[in-house]
Amino acid sequence: MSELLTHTGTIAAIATAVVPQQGSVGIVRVSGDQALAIAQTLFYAPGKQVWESHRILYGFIRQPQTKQIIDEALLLIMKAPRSFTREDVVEFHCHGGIMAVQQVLQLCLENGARLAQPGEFTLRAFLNGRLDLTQAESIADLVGAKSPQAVQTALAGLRGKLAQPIRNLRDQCLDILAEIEARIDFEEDLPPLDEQRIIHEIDQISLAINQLLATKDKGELLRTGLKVAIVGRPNVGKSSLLNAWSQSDRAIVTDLPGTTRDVVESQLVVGGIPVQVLDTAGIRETADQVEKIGVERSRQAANNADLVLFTIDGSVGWTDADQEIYEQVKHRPLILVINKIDLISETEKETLKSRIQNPKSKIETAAAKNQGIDDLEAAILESVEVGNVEAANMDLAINQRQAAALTKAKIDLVQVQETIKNQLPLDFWTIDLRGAIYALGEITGEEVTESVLDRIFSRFCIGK
Ligand SMILES: Nc1nc2c(c(=O)[nH]1)N(C=O)[C@@H](CNc1ccc(C(=O)N[C@@H](CCC(=O)O)C(=O)O)cc1)CN2
Ligand SMILES: Nc1nc2c(ncn2[C@@H]2O[C@H](COP(=O)(O)OP(=O)(O)OP(=O)(O)O)[C@@H](O)[C@H]2O)c(=O)[nH]1
Ligand SMILES: [Mg+2]
Repeated sequence: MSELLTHTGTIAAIATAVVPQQGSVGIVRVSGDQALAIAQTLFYAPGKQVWESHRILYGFIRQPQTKQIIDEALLLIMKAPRSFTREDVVEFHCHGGIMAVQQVLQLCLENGARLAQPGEFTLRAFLNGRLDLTQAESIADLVGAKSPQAVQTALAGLRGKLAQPIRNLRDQCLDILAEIEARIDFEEDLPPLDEQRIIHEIDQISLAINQLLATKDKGELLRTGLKVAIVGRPNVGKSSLLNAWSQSDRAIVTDLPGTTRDVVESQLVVGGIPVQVLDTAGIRETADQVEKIGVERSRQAANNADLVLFTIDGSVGWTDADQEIYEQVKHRPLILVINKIDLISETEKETLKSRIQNPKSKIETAAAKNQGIDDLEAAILESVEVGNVEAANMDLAINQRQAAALTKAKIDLVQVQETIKNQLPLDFWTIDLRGAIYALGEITGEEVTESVLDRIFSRFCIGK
């Protein structure tokens, strides 16, 4: 059995972010049959407040032996099954910062709860039938979403937009299986199977599977986003480009070559896609120890990025140093950014552009004047070949785990059709059909193994 599955009892965790910045409110969440008892031990609600489900009580959290007040707080009670986990849940809504929530969590742990593992609240919601696996995965996507479109897709998943079609496909397979099994059990009493119809029905199911599979690339892009590295010689305007693009003063800009020493990151959204932009140190031979390390990091950034913005200074032209850097990055997906075009003529631009073959992967900017950013974003969307996800209907987007299971189901279904066409005995038809049914059931969690659960829920943060 899985570590997670063997664990029972009442769990507690800080449900809000625990970061150096202070939130104004911090929540400690407790779930399990001891939740109400723990609340009664720790929470003092003055006056005539009623301890009922779906009410908020006002009061004080106290150390139960000394009665020392730990925080002034609100207590939310949600009795089973009307809670996120379908168990008894209580939430202490404390003052923000880390001290109050940490002390309150500690008191919960001393009075009957144990610390929840990552994803354990959501795991319980799944085990108690409140969510299926695609919905649980959508919760993780929702929490990690880095663009409004990613949020919309995750919310659609949370509302069952993915679970529904998968369940339907599985049901259709189960119907076919029932038909076949009836023939195996009561062969004499039933008319023979219409093989052509079954082959056709399986075709339809495979078609639907293909449509779902086609949403994977966009889904992955929405979830993980793009990593884009701005790379080039010193002083070409890389940091200026980051600043113009992010409409900030994120990176230091000076007219001195070698200004940027470390990788500077900024998180943006381009056409609905989360984009992490990395401004890097200008690449050159240098004796400076610090700059040397920075240059090495630039090379790493270029190699790890999904897309390289190879930036040159249009007013200087294509130098030997540019050529040298180009040789290092040209095997990567790349856009040539000709910067400082405010300083050069049209003919000079054309000469520079002729250095790169693909017409879609070169753009002109004047970063210091905030010019060319729209073209840059259009070129990026073009390069990822999905276009604008803002405009597309992103309700449905499967992830890698779901894609793997769908692919398995598809292969099994092709095999069923082969078996039918080859006139093999009915028993053989059911073998691969059951395989497809199992694979589809794995997506929603109707069929579930400990390793799948571990993989899904261990990715959550503690408290979720
Ligand atoms: N304070 C707080 N805010 C939160 C959560 C939480 O747990 N606590 N959530 C946690 O992720 C999210 C809200 N999601 C929730 C989903 C279902 C239920 C719930 O109690 N569901 C019951 C039905 C409730 C009823 O009928 O009144 C159920 O479906 O059985 C609660 C929160 C976001 N905000
Ligand atoms: N005229 C003009 N000047 C620019 C443009 N972009 C940047 N500059 C100037 O070029 C100089 C260098 O800009 P940076 O953005 O610091 O260049 P960098 O590529 O980050 O340089 P390093 O960090 O040293 O690698 C600054 O003086 C900028 O103001 C532009 O589009 N037009
Ligand atoms: Mg710089």
